[in-house]
Amino acid sequence: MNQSKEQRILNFVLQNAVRGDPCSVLDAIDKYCSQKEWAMNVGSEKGVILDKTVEEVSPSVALELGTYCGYSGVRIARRLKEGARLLTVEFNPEFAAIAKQMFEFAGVQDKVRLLEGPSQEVIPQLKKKYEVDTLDFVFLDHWKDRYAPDTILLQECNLLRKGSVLLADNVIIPGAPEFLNYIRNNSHFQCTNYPSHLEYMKAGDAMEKAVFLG
Ligand SMILES: C[C@H](C[C@H]1O[C@@H](n2cnc3c(N)ncnc32)[C@H](O)[C@@H]1O)NC(=O)c1cc(-c2ccc(F)cc2)cc(O)c1O
Ligand SMILES: [Mg+2]
Repeated sequence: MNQSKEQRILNFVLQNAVRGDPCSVLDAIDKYCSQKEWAMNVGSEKGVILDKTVEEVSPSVALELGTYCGYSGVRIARRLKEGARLLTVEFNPEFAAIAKQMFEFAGVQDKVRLLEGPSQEVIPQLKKKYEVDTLDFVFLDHWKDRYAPDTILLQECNLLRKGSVLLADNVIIPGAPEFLNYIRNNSHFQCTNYPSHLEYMKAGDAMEKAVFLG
């Protein structure tokens, strides 16, 4: 059976990056996906916006929705302070298996916990099953029409506290109009838009930051 694109990305990392060096893993993925096969990693340009937001928030508990191959999970984990942790949710078992190997190779597996399943089922389990009190940072990068319902679900599950920061990828391409409409017209959130470009392409994209005001 011929390999998947995601398996080819992982193989390129295993052969070209340095075990235990997260930056070399990110560089290898960006090199492969810009030169060989496009893939839906957040990429290096939007990745800098992600880095800056993680550094600004300095989260103790971070959640990522939509792990894919683990690129943004490695990107976030490499910036986490001692003792901080990232919970990342992926419902495609094949992608989850790739991401798990990516985290191990990058050496961030002790900071990252990959939860396999759909976000709408995992989010209600975070408090009891995964011992989460509240989330300091949430990166939304899963199905774009899940951004709004899952933001509502996070609130219903009391997982946000005053100052919790949401950062959403792809609010232009593929776009998340329902989410933007919801979050920008909600007085409980302070929003900021960060124009950028679609990963590995010239087309315009943007990220949206939303701070929960309690
Ligand atoms: C949705 C994907 C990312 C991953 O999310 C997992 N997922 C989904 N729904 C759930 C859930 N409910 N719970 C848990 N995991 C979940 C999935 O299996 C993928 O691995 N991301 C995208 O589709 C995506 C697409 C593009 C893109 C842009 C231009 C084009 F011409 C074509 C595609 C760019 C991006 O930057 C993306 O991020
Ligand atoms: Mg994305």
